[in-house]
Amino acid sequence: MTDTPARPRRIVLLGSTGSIGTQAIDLVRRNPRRFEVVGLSAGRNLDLVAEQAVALRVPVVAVADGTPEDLARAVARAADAAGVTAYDPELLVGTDASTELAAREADVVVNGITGAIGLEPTLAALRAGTTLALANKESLIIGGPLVKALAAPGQIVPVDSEHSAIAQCLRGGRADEVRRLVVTASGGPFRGRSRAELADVTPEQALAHPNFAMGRVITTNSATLVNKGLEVIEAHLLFDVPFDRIEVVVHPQQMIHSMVEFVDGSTVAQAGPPRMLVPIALGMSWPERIADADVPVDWTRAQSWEFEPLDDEAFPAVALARRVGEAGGTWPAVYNAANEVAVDAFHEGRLGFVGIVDTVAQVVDAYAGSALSQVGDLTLDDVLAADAWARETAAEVVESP
Ligand SMILES: NC(=O)C1=CN([C@@H]2O[C@H](COP(=O)(O)OP(=O)(O)OC[C@H]3O[C@@H](n4cnc5c(N)ncnc54)[C@H](OP(=O)(O)O)[C@@H]3O)[C@@H](O)[C@H]2O)C=CC1
Ligand SMILES: CC(=O)[C@@H](O)[C@H](O)COP(=O)(O)O
Ligand SMILES: [Mn+2]
Repeated sequence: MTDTPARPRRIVLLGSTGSIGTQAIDLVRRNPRRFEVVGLSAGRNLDLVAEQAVALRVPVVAVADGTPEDLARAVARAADAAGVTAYDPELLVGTDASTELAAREADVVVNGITGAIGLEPTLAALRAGTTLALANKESLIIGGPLVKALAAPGQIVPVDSEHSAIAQCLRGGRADEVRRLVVTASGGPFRGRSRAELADVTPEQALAHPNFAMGRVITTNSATLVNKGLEVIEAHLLFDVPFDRIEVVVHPQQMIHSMVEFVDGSTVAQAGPPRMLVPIALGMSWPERIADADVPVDWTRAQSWEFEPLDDEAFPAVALARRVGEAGGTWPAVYNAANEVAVDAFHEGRLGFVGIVDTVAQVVDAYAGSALSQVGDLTLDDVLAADAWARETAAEVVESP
């Protein structure tokens, strides 16, 4: 940790009303001399974003849904409730509002939006030369080389817990000393079940993550292991390690957030309770650590940490992700978009649990026959076209008897 800096870092927080966003706000409130929020964005939760904006006197507030009048009324109500006068922020409304905000002057953009819609804000932040604290893994995964080409060395700081752990393990080391990355996985709420035993699981059961309180999509992805598939691709892109040197190990307690094995046989692991405060704090303050961002492991308490191999038969999502990751180009965008459609269908009762990854696999298989699958240098239009194709195809697969 270093001394408090001369001026707080100016933070733009995208997705401020979600699990990542609200924890980032908590860290900002606890560290007012380190962080100043200069922009907030949300999807449709106007009341919460307005309350956050009033509390922190944020100068720019953006939402994707609603009208400018709706947002202005929400801000006025929140200011009234807090007894705040003379607060008149700039309001941005519409599907491009987060992208516009991400391009504004700031020190760090935290991207805590869920899903492929996070791609354009990620690109905007990188183009603006702002440090990107990246929770929205989807944007890196689907944008792949496009995102990497825009990012200066060190401009992307991973917030995803496993990748934050790996970045911490790698700090100060040499790339040629790394033998393998070992990404830990909780195994989700259905760890230990066979494929047959997954047939009738409900959305409510799928949302009961053993350790983390997260948004609906990532929690479902943890249950199917799609999250781990996405994270293997994310690790490959962030750390330039080939897929055959990225392992997944199931570690139900999630006290070890990931590890790096070095050429001499030494393994460095990063440990902490299964919470996101440290990765989010590091995302906003990298390379500095924030004192007391979270509590450490309690070594006075007897505890057991288990590790077991991944069951690829019951949970084929990771192997499928490796396939699309190796193929590169627009293939990861297809995997992600098909999954987003299938997750919605599962929660709407139109698809069974194993149908989620089965749908993704069918869409990926069908993509080989699409002209879109062959691209040269990846462009944003390529990614958007592949994403749209996969959504349409996944919807057809879900509706087919
Ligand atoms: N939660 C966690 O612990 C972890 C999350 N991540 C990643 O972080 C990202 C966020 O996850 P999480 O916080 O759990 O998700 P949530 O569902 O809790 O939050 C998503 C946020 O995105 C906002 N949002 C939705 N649509 C838009 C839009 N069009 N423009 C701007 N904002 C929008 C939502 O706003 P609103 O609610 O107002 O609609 C909400 O603030 C995901 O990519 C996830 O994979 C990674 C590791 C851990
Ligand atoms: C906290 C975090 O980073 C999530 O991505 C979490 O790791 C989910 O865990 P599993 O996907 O391993 O269940
Ligand atoms: Mn993770």
